This record gives sequence, C-alpha cells and structure tokens, in this order.
Amino acid sequence: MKNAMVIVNPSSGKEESLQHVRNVEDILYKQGYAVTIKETGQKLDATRFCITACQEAYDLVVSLGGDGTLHETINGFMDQDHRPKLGVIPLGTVNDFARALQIPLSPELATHALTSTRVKAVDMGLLNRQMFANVVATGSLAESLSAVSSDDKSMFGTLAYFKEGMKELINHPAHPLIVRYDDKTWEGESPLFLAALTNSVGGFEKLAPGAAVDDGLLHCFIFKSLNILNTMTAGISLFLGNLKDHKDVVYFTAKHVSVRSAASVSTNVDGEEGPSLPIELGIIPRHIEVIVPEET
Ligand SMILES: Nc1ncnc2c1ncn2[C@@H]1O[C@H](COP(=O)(O)OP(=O)(O)OP(=O)(O)O)[C@@H](O)[C@H]1O
Repeated sequence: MKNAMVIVNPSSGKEESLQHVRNVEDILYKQGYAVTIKETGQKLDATRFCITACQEAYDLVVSLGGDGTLHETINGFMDQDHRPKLGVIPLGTVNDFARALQIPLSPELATHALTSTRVKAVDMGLLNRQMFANVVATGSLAESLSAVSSDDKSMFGTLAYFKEGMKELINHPAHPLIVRYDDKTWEGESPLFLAALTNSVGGFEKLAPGAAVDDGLLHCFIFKSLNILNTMTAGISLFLGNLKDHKDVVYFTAKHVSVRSAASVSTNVDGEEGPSLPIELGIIPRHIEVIVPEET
C-alpha cells in the first residue's frame, strides 16, 4: 500500500483547514493510500514532519496551508535521498506556489486535483542553508510584510498586505545594497530587492512572467527607488506584465546571487521573516515533484 502524509496548519487562511482534511483523506484513501494526518502546532513542525516522511519512505506529502506552511514543508526535503511527491492544497492568503503551478485556489478543486496523474519537477531556491519555493525579498517593505499578523490575514486577506505595504511605501527608506551575480556587481541605494523562482509574487501573477518553475534561474529585480510617482508607474508595469522594463527597475536572471549591505537589512522568504543580510542565493534545479492538474 502507498503511504501519504497530510501536513495541515490549523491556523491557516480563514481557519477552515480542518474541514478540508477529511476531504483530502477521503480522496487519497480512494486512490489506495494509507493516510497519516499531522497537524502543526508551532513553527517548523511542518519541516520536522516532512523529514520523517522522507526518512520513512512515504510516497506522497500533502501540504494544507499557506505559503508559510509550504515553505516549512519543502525544507523537510533538504538533503534527503528519498523525496516523496508533493501535493498542495492552498489555504493561505496569497498562495503564490499554487498560482504558479495552476493548482486551483479553491481547496475543494485542489483536493480533486490530487487525483491527477501529472507531475512536474520544480526548482527550489537556496537561501544560505534553507530552501525557498517562491521568493526572497530584502528591505523595509519585505520586513513590514513579515509583520502582518495572522489575525489580520484571516480578517482582511490580501488587503492586510496592501495596508502594511502602503504604510511602508510612504516612508520608502532605501538601503545601500551590493548585489553580485555571475561576474557582475550592482551597487546603489535600493528600498527593495526581489529574487523570484515563479511568475507569481505576492499574488501578482505577472510580476515575473518569464519565470518558469523549472528554468533553473533566479529572476531578480532591484528597485532603484519607490516614491509615490514611480510606485504608480511600477504598478502599471506590474499590471501589464513588463515590470522588468521599468526605468527604475534593474532586472536580471542568475544561478547564484549574493546580497549584502553596510546597513542592517532584513529579508522575507516565501512570505515569512527571513535572516538579515548578507545572504547567498542559489538554485536546485527540478528538485521536487509536485502533483499538478491534468492539462485541459
Ligand atoms: N497551530 C498553529 N498555530 C499558529 N501558527 C502556526 C501553527 N502551525 C504552524 N503555524 C505557523 O503559521 C505560520 C503561517 O502559516 P501559513 O503561511 O501557512 O498560513 P497563513 O498565514 O494563513 O497563510 P498566508 O501567509 O498565505 O496568509 C507559519 O510560519 C507556521 O509556522
């Protein structure tokens, strides 16, 4: 019999996660899986559970939660020889990973998609010694988004991020950054640096339209400044899917990037608080196999 581990964050989204667990359990059982349910109670539980699933040679791990739970889950795959397939049921506010893989944002439809026979091998990013699935951001905007509370997310959804983001943009403090990639260096003042693995960042599915989940590249954006005027024009570029051509944005792709600063600058990784600069970024090509919906 095949084994599946279902990792669920009961605090995710609008706290309906436990209602969805039974549906997932049913559908997996019908596909011949013995199902183990693991509920997270604190930070890094999802990583610990996923490590166990790798070591005990599970066939499938399903993550029910937001991008934070997914981030913790995928970190359980780090340095493991046996890596179960991954299923994703998005219950968070943003769900960038699901968006990038066309996994339905409705938990019911995403649960049904677990019956798909289609699997996609996707890249994982490396931030120092941890993996990331979507995005690393540095700067005060990134920091303010880490601070959005779960209560605010449950109550206001993406508006909670918008509110914090706008508050921060009014101050838009830039930091001195040194960004090294391949054999090049960019040095200057920047309020925001982003390294994206997928097209969807912060729910904006056109932020990095050229980023494929399996292209082996980090898609990087350095914002040279974010005042009210160029934030509006950058917003329009974002809407049109050509942010990389904006005059105040430097865009490049690379396999290895280092970011440092003379100032104290924090990071946000997959929507959660990350380490302070300096950071080293890399990529592990096609590291995790994800169940994705059948092609229509
Ligand atoms: N039982 C729990 N109670 C509170 N927080 C938890 C619990 N289990 C895990 N967590 C933490 O919740 C954090 C947020 O998880 P996640 O991002 O999946 O949900 P979310 O905040 O609803 O989604 P999103 O960030 O997309 O809005 C993670 O950092 C995780 O460590």
